[in-house]
Amino acid sequence: MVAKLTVAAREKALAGLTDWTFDEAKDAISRQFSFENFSEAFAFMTRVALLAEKAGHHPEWSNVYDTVSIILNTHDAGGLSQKDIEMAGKVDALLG
Ligand SMILES: C[C@H](O)[C@H](O)[C@H]1CNC2=NC(N)=NC(=O)C2=N1
Repeated sequence: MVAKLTVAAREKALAGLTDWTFDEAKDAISRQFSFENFSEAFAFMTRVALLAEKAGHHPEWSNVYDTVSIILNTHDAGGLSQKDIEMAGKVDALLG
């Protein structure tokens, strides 16, 4: 099982994920993505879904028309883990 990040490890990891916001209460990171329209937003969600299945690590997310909100944390660890950091990096990379 993957472990929750220590505060030091979390701060180091978040320094490399400048577009993501850390929520202390949820022990999670989040980011909102805006697209041209629903079709672009849903195409992005499809790509994230494929990443999530491959990694066995799934986002909490929502979509309203052209906007996708993603929250990442690790249920098995009860907080933020390296898996979330890796997933955030992969999601960012989708946007090139
Ligand atoms: C067995 C399976 O891989 C686990 O239940 C995975 C599935 N997806 C998951 N996703 C997230 N976000 N956290 C988890 O702890 C988690 N666990």
